[in-house]
Amino acid sequence: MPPRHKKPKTQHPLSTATLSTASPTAAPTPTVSRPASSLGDRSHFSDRRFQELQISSKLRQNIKHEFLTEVQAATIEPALDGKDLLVQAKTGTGKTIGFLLPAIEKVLRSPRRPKGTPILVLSPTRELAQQISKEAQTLLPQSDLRIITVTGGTSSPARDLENFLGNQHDLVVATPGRLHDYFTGARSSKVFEKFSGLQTLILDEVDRLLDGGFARELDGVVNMLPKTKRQNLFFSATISDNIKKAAKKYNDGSEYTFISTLKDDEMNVHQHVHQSYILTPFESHIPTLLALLHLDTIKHPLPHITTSTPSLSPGITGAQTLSKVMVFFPTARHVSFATEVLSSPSIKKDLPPVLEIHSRKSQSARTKAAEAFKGAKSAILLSSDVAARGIDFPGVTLVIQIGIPSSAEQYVHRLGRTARAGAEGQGIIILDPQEQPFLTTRDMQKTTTITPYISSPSSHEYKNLATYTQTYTQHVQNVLQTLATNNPTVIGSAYVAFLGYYKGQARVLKWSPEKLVEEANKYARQVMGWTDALPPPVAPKAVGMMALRGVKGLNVMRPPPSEHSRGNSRR
Ligand SMILES: Nc1ncnc2c1ncn2[C@@H]1O[C@H](COP(=O)(O)OP(=O)(O)OP(=O)(O)O)[C@@H](O)[C@H]1O
Repeated sequence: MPPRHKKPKTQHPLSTATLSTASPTAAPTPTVSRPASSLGDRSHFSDRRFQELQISSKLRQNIKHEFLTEVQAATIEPALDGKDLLVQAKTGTGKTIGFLLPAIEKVLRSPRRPKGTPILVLSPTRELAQQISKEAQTLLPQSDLRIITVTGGTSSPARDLENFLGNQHDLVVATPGRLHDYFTGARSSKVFEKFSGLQTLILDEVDRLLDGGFARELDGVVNMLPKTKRQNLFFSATISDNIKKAAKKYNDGSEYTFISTLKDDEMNVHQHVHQSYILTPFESHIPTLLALLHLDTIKHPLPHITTSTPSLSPGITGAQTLSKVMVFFPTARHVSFATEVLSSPSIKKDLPPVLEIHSRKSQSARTKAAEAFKGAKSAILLSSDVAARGIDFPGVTLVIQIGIPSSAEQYVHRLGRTARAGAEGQGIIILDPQEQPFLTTRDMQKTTTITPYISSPSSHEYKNLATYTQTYTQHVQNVLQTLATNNPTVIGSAYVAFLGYYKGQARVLKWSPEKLVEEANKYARQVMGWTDALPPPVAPKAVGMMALRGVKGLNVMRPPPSEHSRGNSRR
C-alpha cells in the first residue's frame, strides 16, 4: 500500500515563500533528492538479445540496441503470432520498437508487397507522430519502408493530401484530426482505398486517444477504415479498467491479449526516480521554480566544474552544466507567461537556455523547440501537455510540474520524460497548499509514492532552497513590474486560462465558482503582477463557456453595442 498523505501541520514563513516541511506520510521517509545508481536502472531490461530474434536480417542489422527491454520481450513474439494486444509498460521502456518491429516484420514476411498501406499508427500529438516516423526510419531506410507522417499544422494541407494519395506508403503515422479530415473530405473514397490492404492498426498512447478530446475523431477514423482482417496493437504506460473496456469496441467487441510488465501492486513510476513535492503559495511558485532550476545546474556540473560553492551570481551558466529540465504548466498561456519571466535578462543569465513548447505556438516553432531541446546538453523546456507523452528527449535530469496536472495519468506521463531507457531522473511537483488534495486522490495513491522535498527546516536543502527562493522573489517582482506595463495581454490571457483550467479542477479542490474567481483575481495580482483596480477583463463568451455568468468579482467585457442599441442611443 502506498503511504497515506496527511495535511502538513507546520508552515515556515520565508519572506514571501512558504515551503511545507512536515511529512504528510505516515512512515518517516528519506526526502532529499537521492541520486540513482550512476549505472542507471537495468530492471526493465530482459536477458534476451535482438540477435536471437527470428526476424528478417535486414531489420535485425539496423537495431542499435543489444538487449530487449521487458516490454519488447513480452510483446514482439505474440504480436508476430498475430495476436491483438493491449499493452501497458512504464514510460521510456521502448514501447515504440515493441509495436513497430512486429508490424514491419509482418510486411517484410508478406510474399508480395501488400496493396495500399499495411500499417497505420495513430498518435495524440504531432511531435509524437514525427518521432515515431523517425524511429521507424532507423529500423528500415526509406527505400525499404516508405513512411508518411500526416498531421495538422502544415503550410499546405492540399499539397499534403496530394502527396498522401499520389504515392505508395508502407507506414502512415498520423494524428486523428488530420486523418479524419482526409476521410471526410472530397477525396474520401481514395483515402479509403489507400487502406484497403491494412494489416496492422497501432494506437500509441491509447488511453489518451480514447479519452474525451480525441474520441470523436478517433472513432470516425477507425470506423471508416476498410473491414480488412487486421491486427490491433494498442500501447500506453497508463491503462485503466475503463480503457480496457473501451478499447474492445475497436476489436469487434472481442477480448485483447492484455500484457502488462507491471508486477502486481507495482507503482506505475520507475522506482529509481525520486519524486517529491513542495507546498508553497501560488505567488512563490515561480521563485521556487527558479531556485530549483538553479540548484539543478549546480547538481549537474560538467565534469571539470567544482560544485562546492553554490553561488547565485555570477551563476553557473548553461554552458557549464549538464542540467536539462522540463517544466510543465497547466495551460499554454501559463507557459507563455513563465517564458516572459524566465527570458528577462536579469533571470536568464543564471540559467541554461530557455525554450517553450505549447499549442499556441506555430508548428514550425514547436518543432524547432523540440529539436533544439532534443539536441541540447543543457536547456530548460517550458511546456504544456503537448510534450507530456511519448516524446523521447535524451538526458532530462529533472521534471518539474507546477500546479496540479489534469489527472494522475498525466502526472505519470510528464514525469516519464526523465529516467528513460534506464537513465537517472528526478521529479518535483510544486503545489499551492490548497492543491494538496490531488496528492491523496485514489488514482495518485494507486500510481505512485511521493514524499516532501524538504524533510526538516533545519536541513541543508531547506536553507539552500529558501535562500535562492528569496533572492529570486526580488528578481521576479522587478520583472513583473515591467511585464504589467509592457505586456498586459500575456497576463490577461493567463488569467482567463487559470479560470478555465481550475474550473475543471474545482471538484478536487472543492472550490465554489466564487472561490475560483477570488483565487484567480489573487493570482493575477500576486503571481503575475496585475496592477489595475479591476481584474483582467474576460469576454462574455468565455464567461458563458466557463459557466461563470453572474459570479461576483469578474470584470466582464462590455459587448460591443448592437445595431439595435445603437439605434436606440441615437434617439
Ligand atoms: N532495447 C532497448 N535498449 C536500449 N534502449 C532502448 C531499447 N528500446 C528502446 N530504447 C530507447 O529507449 C528510449 C525510450 O523508448 P520509447 O520512446 O519507445 O519509450 P516508451 O515506452 O514508448 O515511452 P513513453 O511511455 O514515454 O511513450 C528511446 O530512446 C529508445 O531508443
